[in-house]
Amino acid sequence: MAATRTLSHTVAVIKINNPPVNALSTPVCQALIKELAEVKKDPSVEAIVLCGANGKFSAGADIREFSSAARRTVSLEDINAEIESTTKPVVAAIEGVALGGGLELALSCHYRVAHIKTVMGLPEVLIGILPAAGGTQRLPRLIGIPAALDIIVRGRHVPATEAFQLGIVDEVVPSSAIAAAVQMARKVIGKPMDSRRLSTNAVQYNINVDAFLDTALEKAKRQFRGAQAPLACIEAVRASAQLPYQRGIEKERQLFASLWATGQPQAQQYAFFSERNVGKWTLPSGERWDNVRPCQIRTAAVIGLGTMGRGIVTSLSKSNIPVIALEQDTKQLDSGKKAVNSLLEREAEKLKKQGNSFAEGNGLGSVHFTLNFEDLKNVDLVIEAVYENMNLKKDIFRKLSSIMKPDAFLCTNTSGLNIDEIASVTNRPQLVIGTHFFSPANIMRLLEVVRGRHTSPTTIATAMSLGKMLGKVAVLVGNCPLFVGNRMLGPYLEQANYLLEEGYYPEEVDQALEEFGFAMGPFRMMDLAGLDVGWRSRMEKGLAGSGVPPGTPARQREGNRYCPLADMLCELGRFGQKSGKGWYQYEKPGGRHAHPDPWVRDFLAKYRKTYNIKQQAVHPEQILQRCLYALINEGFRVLEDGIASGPEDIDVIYNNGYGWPKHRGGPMYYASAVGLHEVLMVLEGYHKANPDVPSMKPSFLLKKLAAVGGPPIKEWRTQLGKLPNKL
Ligand SMILES: CC/C=C\C/C=C/C(=O)SCCNC(=O)CCNC(=O)[C@H](O)C(C)(C)COP(=O)(O)OP(=O)(O)OC[C@H]1O[C@@H](n2cnc3c(N)ncnc32)[C@H](O)[C@@H]1OP(=O)(O)O
Repeated sequence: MAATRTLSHTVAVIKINNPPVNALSTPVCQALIKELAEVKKDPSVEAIVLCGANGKFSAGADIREFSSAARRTVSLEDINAEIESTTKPVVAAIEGVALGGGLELALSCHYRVAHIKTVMGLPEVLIGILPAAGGTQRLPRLIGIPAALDIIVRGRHVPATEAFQLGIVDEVVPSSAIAAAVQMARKVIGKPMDSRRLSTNAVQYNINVDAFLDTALEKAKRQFRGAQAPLACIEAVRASAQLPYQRGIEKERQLFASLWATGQPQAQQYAFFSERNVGKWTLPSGERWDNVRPCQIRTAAVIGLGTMGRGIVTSLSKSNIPVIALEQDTKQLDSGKKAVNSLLEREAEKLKKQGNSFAEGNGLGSVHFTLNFEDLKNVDLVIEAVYENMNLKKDIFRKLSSIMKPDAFLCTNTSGLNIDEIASVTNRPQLVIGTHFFSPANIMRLLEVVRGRHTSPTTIATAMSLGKMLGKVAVLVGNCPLFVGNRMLGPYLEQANYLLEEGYYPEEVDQALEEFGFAMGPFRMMDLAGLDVGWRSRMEKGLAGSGVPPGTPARQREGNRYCPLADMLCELGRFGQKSGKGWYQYEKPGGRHAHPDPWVRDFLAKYRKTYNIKQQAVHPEQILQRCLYALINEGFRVLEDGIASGPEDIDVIYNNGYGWPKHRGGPMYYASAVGLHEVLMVLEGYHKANPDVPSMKPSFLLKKLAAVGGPPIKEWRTQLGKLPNKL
């Protein structure tokens, strides 16, 4: 039953029942219409309570229905209008979540009671649409333009206590919201209801609405880089102030239709479901997310309190897991401790704002700082986060292996070293796994979970479940140099460097990719990460520095094209932000504002002259094609090698760890949207002209899929048949 009805005295309780999140699917909407019609005419009913089964009000419209062939026959706003115009008072009893259409439904009720642990919001913008069931018109009428705009444009979850302060709900209760709503319903029977019908109220404001919204629009254009939904949300809110309610609703519908035509909602909804699907990992042996139990992690330890370690400690503590943080000397321990404490203070502030009380067990896990490995012996799981050096990591894992209790999990935060080699020095390779966090680790959502050859299914289940506990999107990948994300970054950065050789400047390449929607272009990103990191690794591989065989041409390695520009900057001490100079110049070492550097222009001009490189006229479109198709081609190779279990996994990694614009779905989705044939043609053309750039040689899988007409991404798995699987 999509909705059920019971009677409490003269109050009818209508309960939405559509597990797991009570999405407002077509059958639910039909059931609601039927129940409403019946209670309206039932003389024994004086008031109505609307609630959701299993402690959840509703997570909104059924997102799957947006792109399904079966078109919706029932409009959510029509149901809302029906509820609002009812002469019997309707009280929403909000528990768990009231999101999107769920909150819009509640806003059409005359009163709202929420359980204290509820979160509510209008997150439609995050899936590329706008709250088009009256949300953009009712919420500003209830709480004013600035507060409504903030909630609608950011799509943020509003905790019940804040919702009460804002006036979204009338009462917050610590026990059953349904019981409290029934009580409230009985109290309001017979009271005047006009002012409770939000659509009949005018939006109240004492600001210059147009100027306020124009500023918001300009800010959103900069902040959301090409995403259309936030802009549509602002225009819909503008309509709430300028137009009568019904015309506002028409505007909402028009904006929804134009957004749909951009293709962005489809990309963002693909990203939404992909994020959920990556949690459903499967191993070739048949073990899966739903048949292997994770072990409970009650305590954890982190080794190394550099940038990554600090973020990981904070992330664990934020999830209420007690942590032991270890450093090698007092100086590093003290500076790590200071940094962690300041991050934790900020987290505690945030928790306080959300109204979470520490006494209720919602606080931060304790952090104990130590120099002594012995202190780690009883923890359930340790994450090593020292710098990228195989010998150092092996020393640590040897030590851990001898000290820690036999069933403790040993995780490494390496960003690309061989998990098997690290595991080989331990007495428990089955409990060793890669947990690759992204910086800043307390904020970035991605966690690459890297399976080694001997890693057991229980270890995988535990690392994946830890990711979820930390509020991250954990993606299981196979063990290969650099894993998935960083491996794909290689050819992308290589092309960015070649573009500089050929005539572009760092700021031009960055601008093209930032306008595409990336949070940061490749050169700003390299400056932020530190150019010395890659330089050290290239020196270790004999590609830079004294290890390069004598007589090797400067722009060639092992017979292939090589760009030495980044090495040359490092030789001059230009390491990026940390040294105040890199591809850009900064206000001071550690400064954050990148300014184009005339020195770099001069340096590039001399370099091109030295190597007699003719400056080519390249268009921004070509910057995109060269960098993005290189990245995508490597993505296909990752699939070919069985390092990721599907294109969705790659897209989730890029959306959540590398600043890929979600409104473009992810690199593999983008390839399928552009057309695989088009990607293939560009790669083939480039590779023919540049056979010394092997990364641009079209991958076998790309060719195979293009040959069958470039099917939509959801059909790739079937088309590709059985691929190797290194998970
Ligand atoms: C024409 C009218 C136009 C506009 C009006 C209204 C529009 C909308 O309402 S759009 C939907 C707005 N709502 C959301 O965006 C909420 C999306 N959901 C979530 O944020 C989360 O799922 C949650 C906070 C509600 C729960 O989180 P969690 O407990 O972590 O569970 P999961 O995310 O794993 O979700 C469980 C399960 O439910 C599926 N699901 C969640 N929300 C929806 C939904 N709105 N429609 C359809 N399905 C939904 C999710 O995919 C998971 O499914 P599987 O277990 O099969 O993977």
